[in-house]
Amino acid sequence: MAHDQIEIMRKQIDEINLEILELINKRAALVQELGKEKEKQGSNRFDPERERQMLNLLVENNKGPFNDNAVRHLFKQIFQVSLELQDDDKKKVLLVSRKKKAEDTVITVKGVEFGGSSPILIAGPCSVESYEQVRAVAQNHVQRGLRTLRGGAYKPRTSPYDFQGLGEEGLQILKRIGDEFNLVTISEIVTPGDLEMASKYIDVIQIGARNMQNFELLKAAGRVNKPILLKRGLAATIEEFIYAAEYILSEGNTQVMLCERGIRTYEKATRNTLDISAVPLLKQETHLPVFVDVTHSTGRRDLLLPCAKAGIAVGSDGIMVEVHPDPDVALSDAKQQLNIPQFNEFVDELIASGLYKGEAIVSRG
Ligand SMILES: O=C(O)C(=O)C[C@]1(C(=O)O)C=C[C@@H](O)C=C1
Repeated sequence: MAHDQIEIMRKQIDEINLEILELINKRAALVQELGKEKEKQGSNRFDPERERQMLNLLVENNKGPFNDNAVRHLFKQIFQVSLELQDDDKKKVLLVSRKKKAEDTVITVKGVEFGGSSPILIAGPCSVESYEQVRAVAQNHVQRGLRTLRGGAYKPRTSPYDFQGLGEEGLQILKRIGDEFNLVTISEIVTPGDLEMASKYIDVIQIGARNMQNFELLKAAGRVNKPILLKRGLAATIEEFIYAAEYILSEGNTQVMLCERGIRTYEKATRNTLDISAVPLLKQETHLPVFVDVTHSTGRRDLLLPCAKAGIAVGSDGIMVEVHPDPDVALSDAKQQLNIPQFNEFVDELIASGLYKGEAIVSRG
């Protein structure tokens, strides 16, 4: 008997739910219309005064059993979702989003495909120190069939007394070597005013972790005709990382690739914590190529290979790793760069794992 009673009341509740649903959708349709009118008139979507009036009227007429606070809370929720309804689609679907573009973005530079069918290695010294130093790495690249050379010319260092990079001279060295060996060159730029100058020398501009939310730099990078490799900030959430990339695309530059480089956590065993889940997440959420920097995330030579394998296994488009002809005397990151024989072993092991196929077959453009 009691059970029947519950069933009867539940039926009534179902009916009331449907009535409420119809009513809130009727309200939502009206709010949408009102939103369009407001847009025409250029007035603000959010109107706290109007919301206050509505809440007052509701509370004045509240006969319970809901108390006034519950009524305020419920209706504030309705106002909130109504506001979201008034947001235009442009704001909801980002340009970087897979919802906007389902197919992968592939960036081709000098015949190298970033985000193409097979993962690639982006390797080179932490800092450009001399022509001879970069040349030694480049020569090895060519012997190993590698096509992409990184090297820092502007070094945002923790201490102002540490080596700050060779600046434009470093970019000139990269240009000379890139031309000599037909390599794609990548280097970090830290100042909006240097972007045009740098575009004359290098093939891909990197925006480093410390500048991931330097919005003026991001906007300026969105106006240059060069691919951009954007690194995740030291303590940036995935959402912040995605919005940083959106800044670049929103200014017109669609050639953007992302790089997970480890984030700050309480863990001290590694330099940063490689957020491996960021890779499949970014691949799902965005259509951009995604790389993993194993050097800066781990800060440990013994972890480079397993983390590179993991990065590729979870779907990254390639690995960034540092290699120096003589790391012991390097002007930056001496502890974590590989020397050339170690680097070759790293490449061999990666190939042996079957995860990385090498790049010798990539066409030269
Ligand atoms: O009355 C308005 O101006 C509306 O946009 C509608 C509405 C609402 O949901 O009732 C939506 C958002 C505003 O903050 C206030 C009220």
